[in-house]
Amino acid sequence: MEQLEGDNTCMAALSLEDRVVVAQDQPFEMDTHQHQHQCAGGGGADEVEGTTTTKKKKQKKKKKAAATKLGLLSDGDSAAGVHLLLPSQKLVEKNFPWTTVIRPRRGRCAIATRAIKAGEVVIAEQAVAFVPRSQDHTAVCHACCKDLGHNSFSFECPVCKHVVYCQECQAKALDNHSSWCAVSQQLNEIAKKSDCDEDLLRFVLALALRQPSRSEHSKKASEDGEDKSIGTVKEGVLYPTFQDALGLQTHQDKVSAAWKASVQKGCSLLLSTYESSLGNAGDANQHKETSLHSSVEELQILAMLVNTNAHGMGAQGLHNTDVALGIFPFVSMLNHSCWPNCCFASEGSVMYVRATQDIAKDSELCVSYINLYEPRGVRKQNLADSKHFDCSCPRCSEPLISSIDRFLEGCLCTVRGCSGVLLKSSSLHAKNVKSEDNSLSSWECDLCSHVVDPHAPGPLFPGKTLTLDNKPWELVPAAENSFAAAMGVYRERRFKDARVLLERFLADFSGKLHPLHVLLFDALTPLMNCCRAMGDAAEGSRFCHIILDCLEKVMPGLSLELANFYFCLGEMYSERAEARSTSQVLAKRYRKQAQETFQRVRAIRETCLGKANLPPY
Ligand SMILES: C[S@@+](CC[C@H](N)C(=O)[O-])C[C@H]1O[C@@H](n2cnc3c(N)ncnc32)[C@H](O)[C@@H]1O
Repeated sequence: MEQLEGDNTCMAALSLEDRVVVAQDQPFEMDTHQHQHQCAGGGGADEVEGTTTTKKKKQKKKKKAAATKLGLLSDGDSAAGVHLLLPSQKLVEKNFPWTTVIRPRRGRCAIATRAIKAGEVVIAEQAVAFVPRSQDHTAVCHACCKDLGHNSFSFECPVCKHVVYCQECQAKALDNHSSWCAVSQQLNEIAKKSDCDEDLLRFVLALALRQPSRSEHSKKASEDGEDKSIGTVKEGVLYPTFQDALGLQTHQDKVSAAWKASVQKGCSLLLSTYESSLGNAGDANQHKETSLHSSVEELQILAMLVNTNAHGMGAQGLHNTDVALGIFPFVSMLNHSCWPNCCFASEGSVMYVRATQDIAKDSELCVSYINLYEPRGVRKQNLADSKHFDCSCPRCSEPLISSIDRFLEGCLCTVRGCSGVLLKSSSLHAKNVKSEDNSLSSWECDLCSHVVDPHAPGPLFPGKTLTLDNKPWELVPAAENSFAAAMGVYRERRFKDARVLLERFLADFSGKLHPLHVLLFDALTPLMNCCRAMGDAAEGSRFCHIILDCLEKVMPGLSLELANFYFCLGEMYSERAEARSTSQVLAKRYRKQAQETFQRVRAIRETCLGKANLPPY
């Protein structure tokens, strides 16, 4: 596999203006290296371009050929230089155990520079900017993102009635807020007029306010010789810069024209409202200090950057609540894998990424962007729709016929003595699995290769009467309908009735779908919850064991989801120990099992969240 490893050039001084010009003028054919800048201490872009010799040209040509080979120039993003390293890259390498290399199809990848132990922090990064989601705008402080629990003090701006601050942040934050309070009041209206997401516009404003002024930007080094585009590390946390954020992918060639048009209108209204609110303030000096320093096009770039890279934030207890969205340039260097080896956990406005398993030197660090207990086609579709890429992780790259993924969508083969699974031939042989294939495709067994073709003349299974069992194209929709009906009742919180329907669903389809099939798996959690609601901890723990078994087979590795199911199991062992009908001997056994299970929960949470963040038990 070809790599551009160890390329230590970085995008030290790429400005938002640069990105707009580059993206508009030469969207696909530009040499990515034309916009490479040297790291701190090296020359700037002018120096590199101005002294180009034949040798340099040759080198450039070679690099371009390599980049083309890697597929980098086919993406409009690469034209804006985003396949290069971010300004604070060297700082990250100094303080965290990974570096960035470029790999085919996946762009920049985070690669371990030494062996990493499970539970180690691989990056702790302060958000360049974040916004609480509108529907949860009172949940966290808008300045530090700390949880505003029921009992803690919170101050809501009486004018815009949107921003809320904690006691510590209130004074300083309100001072800054005064420059954009007027526009904050009108954001909802702007969003409606432009048919644009209000939170996206709020985020664009928050990011634009972080942009250094043009004069600050052109002043590459401060008086003491420090490069302002490079961040800092304090107490183990990286504070990245606005320029770091500018190096993120935008996928601007992949978003729809309609989305672009509404974002353009939204950004244009945002800018004019902001500028006129400053004008109304009537203070020229204030205007100078608080101007957005951005054109509509530049704001659009920020919107695309947010759209591709914003991370959910906000943790209450042990749950990632996603009450806010943040931009973390170096966390964003970690690619997605359907078998991740790292996980996120935010604390206030800092995002921590920890290794969930021991990681060998030179391995890629990956996180998951989506729900992983889904068939391959669904996962790929989710990533294509929400993140605009075709997943090339090891789990998605393994041929379906030998992958555990086949069980998540497979029906049991009905040929006598065969223990294989029937899969749509289109999925089994397709290079690129699509989640929606409504055509009446034939189905094929992974073991005995028996083909069941709905269009074939004659009996499908010679000597057998046709039932749902041997007509998988009818079996799966029947299972989906039955599951949906049960879930309708469950959502009404009619747990007794829902339990009957869910148990019937399992009885009807367990022997027909593979035990790891996603429909069967999806029925188990509501069924466990019904049992618990009815005080039946024995059956509840039976279903919980099956859930844990499925999770551990399909997604080896630790996760908070796994810990949460172990926690439910521990609770159910405790409930059984305390039940009046339980004998002394059994109670003792259940107590021991509960203790062991909670120890397991603690170990997983310690790995994913860090020792300091464990809840009291
Ligand atoms: C948050 S960025 C990760 C860093 C990115 N590779 C870069 O060069 O900026 C997410 C983007 O990385 C690429 N990517 C991440 N995971 C991938 C995967 N499993 N397969 C293919 N591309 C992936 C996609 O282009 C995606 O939009």
